[in-house]
Amino acid sequence: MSKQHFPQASILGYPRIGRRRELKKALEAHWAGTLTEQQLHERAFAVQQQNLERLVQLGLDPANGSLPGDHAYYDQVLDTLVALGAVPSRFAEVLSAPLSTADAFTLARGDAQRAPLEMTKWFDTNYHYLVPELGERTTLRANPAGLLENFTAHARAGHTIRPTLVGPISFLLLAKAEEGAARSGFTPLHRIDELVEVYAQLLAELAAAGVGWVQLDEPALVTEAGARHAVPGGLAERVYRQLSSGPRPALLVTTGYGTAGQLTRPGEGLGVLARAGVDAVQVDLVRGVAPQPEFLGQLQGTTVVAGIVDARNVWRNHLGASLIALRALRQAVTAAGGRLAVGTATSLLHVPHDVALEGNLPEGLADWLAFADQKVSEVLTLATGLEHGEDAIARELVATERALAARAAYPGTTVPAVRERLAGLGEQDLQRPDEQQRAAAQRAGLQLPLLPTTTIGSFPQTAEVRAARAAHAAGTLDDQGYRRFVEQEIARVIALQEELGLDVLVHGEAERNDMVQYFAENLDGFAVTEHGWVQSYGSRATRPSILFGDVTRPAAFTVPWISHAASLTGKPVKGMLTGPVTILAWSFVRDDVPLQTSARQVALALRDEIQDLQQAGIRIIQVDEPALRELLPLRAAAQPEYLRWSVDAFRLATGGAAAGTQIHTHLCYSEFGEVIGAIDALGADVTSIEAARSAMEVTADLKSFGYRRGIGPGVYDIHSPRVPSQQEIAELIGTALDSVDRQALWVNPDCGLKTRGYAETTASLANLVAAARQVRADQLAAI
Ligand SMILES: Nc1nc2c(c(=O)[nH]1)N[C@@H](CNc1ccc(C(=O)N[C@@H](CCC(=O)N[C@@H](CCC(=O)N[C@@H](CCC(=O)O)C(=O)O)C(=O)O)C(=O)O)cc1)CN2
Ligand code: MET
Ligand SMILES: [Zn+2]
Repeated sequence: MSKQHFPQASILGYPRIGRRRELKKALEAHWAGTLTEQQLHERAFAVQQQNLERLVQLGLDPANGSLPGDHAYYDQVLDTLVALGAVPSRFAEVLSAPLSTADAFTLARGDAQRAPLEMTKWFDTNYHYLVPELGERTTLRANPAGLLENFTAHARAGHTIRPTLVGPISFLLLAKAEEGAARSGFTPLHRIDELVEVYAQLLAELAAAGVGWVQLDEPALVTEAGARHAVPGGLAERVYRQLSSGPRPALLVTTGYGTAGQLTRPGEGLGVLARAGVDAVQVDLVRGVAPQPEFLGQLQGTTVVAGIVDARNVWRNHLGASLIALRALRQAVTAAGGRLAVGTATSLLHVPHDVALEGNLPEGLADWLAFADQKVSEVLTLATGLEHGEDAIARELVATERALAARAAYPGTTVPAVRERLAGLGEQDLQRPDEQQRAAAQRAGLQLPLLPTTTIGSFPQTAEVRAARAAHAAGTLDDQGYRRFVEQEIARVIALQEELGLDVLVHGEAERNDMVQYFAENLDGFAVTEHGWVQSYGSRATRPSILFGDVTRPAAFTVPWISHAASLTGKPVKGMLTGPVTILAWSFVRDDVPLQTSARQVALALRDEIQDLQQAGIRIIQVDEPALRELLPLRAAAQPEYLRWSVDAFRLATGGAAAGTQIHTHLCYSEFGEVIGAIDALGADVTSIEAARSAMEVTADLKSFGYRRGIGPGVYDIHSPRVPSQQEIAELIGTALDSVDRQALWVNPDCGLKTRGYAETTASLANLVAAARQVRADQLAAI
């Protein structure tokens, strides 16, 4: 069959949340019971339609499959699970295929008896997907209804979308074996043949309904042989040969998030997918490299979509350089018998909608930036330039050069004093007093009981807290009024913790909109946005800050709040900082200096804040690094270098702390087994770590590593409103004690409580304290 021509310009996906977070608001209203399912569908459709209209207005072709069709309400992996009817066994009692919208929300959010599907990072991004669970007998049944309805409804409105699914190989590699199944040697990939049949059936039904193009995302094809998500050799060709052979729409297979390792072997190359019959293959030229001619193989009429516009960062594309790269690639692709088209490196899901919505960016900055809408224009401009030559885009080329020159010349870009301070640093700045001295000083100074209880930092961010901050931002609540409000909130949280009987208290973080944005607002070199929301998971989003210059700290900023909290209690209150790696991981970072340079600059600002906290009498300081694992490069060869500088940044931030100051850190949202060496190297006196959902597996890993310092494996999952019983928590503490010395064990939840309500928070913490006391008494009796 002769191959379909993919459009000259397209994007792989577009933000789903809406320019004003309309989808978030609709989802949360629906879950709260104030919006019916029908109303939710109407609002979601309106958001999609607004987005599609915008894309057409920007210049994308409304026909021919150039409009993206990733319309997930919650998560695209969840939507793929629904289309495949892959109902996890532990939900089979209450749910069966075909899964409805309500069923999908049950999987995403859990119910009274069942924890939700696990949530984990999507490659090396701050987006979280829901992890499918498969066993030998998990049902697999094609359920094209949702895809078809959505396609037809948009077609009626004049938009031919390209329905999008996670591809079969990535789906299985991102899934996990259901409980018990892994022990018998089962891995999800065992189900590949059955799964491909289900995809084939989905494709046949979509083709029958008139769908012209389908996009299958296969980011797992970027992983190298031997990596955790490695693709067995030959699999891609076998799977795609089978999918191409039946009745089907034209197929676009995408491979964003790295270099398509499987596809760049000599003799195989992109030719593997071309040979299999796929019509278009997208490659990521931002994280990956352009395939060399000898790796292309025989393209046999396949379109190669060059993912040249970065969809993970917000800097304006260097159009001139891109055009040169595209021309070279076109030559190679044409020589190999293919065609070249222009696209984004990944979905634009990872960037905000539109720079034009921002009114308060620092002078000049807007001109250096490109959010989703600007990136769509860049793709179109490059496609025009490629087809009609430089003259056709002369104006855009000049404007780009001018913006880049202005950025380089901007005074905040390079601050000499910062560069000098960095140059003067040595190994001694990373070194804390020896561990025995620290332990002795802290034991004497803090007087903590066995199995000390604490929380991770944030308490529920109630509607009142957010409304007060919104009023402050709008100018209807003045500085003093806002400060008084936050101080009252802190007083309430301190009183609550005293009442609950926690041992180490927190101030609750009421003054923080977000644990990264708040730091960016208080440090020079970062800009923050008003509307730059990016989906993180489900209905939750963040406004990643934009690091554009060298980092300095104009003044101490956490000290007044922590001091206020400390003044209200005799118990220790933790100072609470976000670590350098996490601040960078959850921001858009510079592309003009190495990340590790920025990390050291942020570390120095935090180091100064730690000095000021100590001076104010704070004895415990927590430096959160939940994103430490997230930035770990996908490529194994690049990992040691990353771990070295990220650990050093933490040590630089904390290296000035006195022996008697107890440094805590907190890690979550990832499996940490593979980076325990790095966690140890951070040298924190106490580490709290997410563990409840994985049944304390991490404590066994820590034991085999020989980890000795303080450790607080989370004893309950804060992502669901479920209240854990005292019994259940006591058992988890018992499990932890099998691997951890009782002198080293802390008792705390998995993560901060900001997304929870007060009712379940209070009940859960009461059980946590009671469980810790119960086990503490047993342990003391046994001595
Ligand atoms: N940056 C970052 N990344 C992270 C995490 C994190 O905490 N921060 N945690 C992990 C999981 N990801 C998460 C991401 C977001 C949220 C979250 O709760 N986000 C909130 C927004 C938090 C925020 O920025 N709040 C602002 C703005 C609040 C707001 O919506 N205001 C209203 C008006 C206020 C009102 O009257 O309600 C508006 O602007 O429309 C504030 O409190 O000031 C949400 O989506 O709802 C939680 C976890 C991993 N990555
Ligand atoms: C995502 S890690 C969160 C840590 C932060 N201190 C909090 O409690 O919210
Ligand atoms: Zn956390």
